[in-house]
Amino acid sequence: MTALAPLALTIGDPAGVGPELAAAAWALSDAEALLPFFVVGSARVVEEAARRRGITVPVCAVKTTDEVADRFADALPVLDLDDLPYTPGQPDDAGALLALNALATATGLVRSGAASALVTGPIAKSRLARVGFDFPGQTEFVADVCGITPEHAVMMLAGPSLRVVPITVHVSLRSVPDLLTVELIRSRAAIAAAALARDFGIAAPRLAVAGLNPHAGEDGRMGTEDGAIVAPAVAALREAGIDAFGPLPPDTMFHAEARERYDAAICMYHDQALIPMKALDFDEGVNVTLGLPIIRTSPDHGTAFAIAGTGTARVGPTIAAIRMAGECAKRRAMP
Ligand SMILES: NC(=O)C1=CN([C@@H]2O[C@H](COP(=O)(O)OP(=O)(O)OC[C@H]3O[C@@H](n4cnc5c(N)ncnc54)[C@H](O)[C@@H]3O)[C@@H](O)[C@H]2O)C=CC1
Ligand SMILES: NCC(=O)COP(=O)(O)O
Repeated sequence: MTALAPLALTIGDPAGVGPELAAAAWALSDAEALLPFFVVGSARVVEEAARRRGITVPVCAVKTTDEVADRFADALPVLDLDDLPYTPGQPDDAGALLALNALATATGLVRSGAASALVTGPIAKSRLARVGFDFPGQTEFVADVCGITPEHAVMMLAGPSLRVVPITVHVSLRSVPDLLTVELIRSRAAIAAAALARDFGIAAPRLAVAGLNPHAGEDGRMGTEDGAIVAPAVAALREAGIDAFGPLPPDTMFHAEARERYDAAICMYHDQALIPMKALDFDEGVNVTLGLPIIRTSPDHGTAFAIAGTGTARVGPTIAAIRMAGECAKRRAMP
């Protein structure tokens, strides 16, 4: 197998925890056996963030990704897009523009093959919106750049204990029942099944499909969506040869014994999926976008502005996101 191109890690919002966690991940890259990666963002911000965190991380500016493999052992390579000052916890428009530029640049590098996978640092959606970002999140932005419709870019949160796929994502809870359709559930679950096989090596993934309502509707007494929408979607998945089952009562499908029975839980809305996952695996959780021509992962947490620059942000999710991106890239590179 030829050597993989390095992984591209975006800085995220430079006032958040992204820069220090990129530096901390590099400091642990030997111990964690991470594939070589480079940061897309600002060398000055990463350098100052490392210093503030109290870790020794030499930073080297690179112009092309060809330089990364040779430099990575001795320094953290950074594709330097802007020379901003480091202002942890104080986001501003210049930082949001850098986050956006880094995301666009890194996505382009992965699409061109100059990097083998995209690992995005955390951004604040509201801050990016102020500088013209017109997407619900990074998921939809990357999908758009790749020419994939938002319906076909599927969010999965994955940790050591649980994988979850929210069918509806960054929408109001009030709008969820109206957005759920048999086709949306079927197609997103089918994309998840295909990606679990292709990128995660699970040949016949088992999908546990959550109901929307308490007790999965209790035969229509607590809502009709489970019988009218979720059950037919599960039937359609089974007809297509996918090992899906449900709708399951959501409150009893996440305990330890229940989790043994499936490889991913298909959930009807954001918090039904992300609350159990973050309760179990917050410190190792990865957000991965399924259904894209490229690999994209991210730590499961946000910008955490309140703790940026304090040295208390835990690096586990960033390491897990880099590791997962590398493993998926290796799997895709296999003949
Ligand atoms: N992947 C991404 O880009 C994501 C971005 N966000 C964005 O982040 C911003 C803040 O969102 P919040 O809901 O406050 O979520 P958050 O994840 O930034 O913070 C939630 C809580 O977890 C703590 N925390 C987060 N990461 C941590 C770490 N590595 N180590 C230790 N503690 C950590 C924070 O201090 C806070 O108490 C929002 O603007 C949101 O849009 C949120 C989730 C994912
Ligand atoms: N709650 C997950 C999240 O906010 C991540 O969104 P994205 O920026 O990865 O689309």
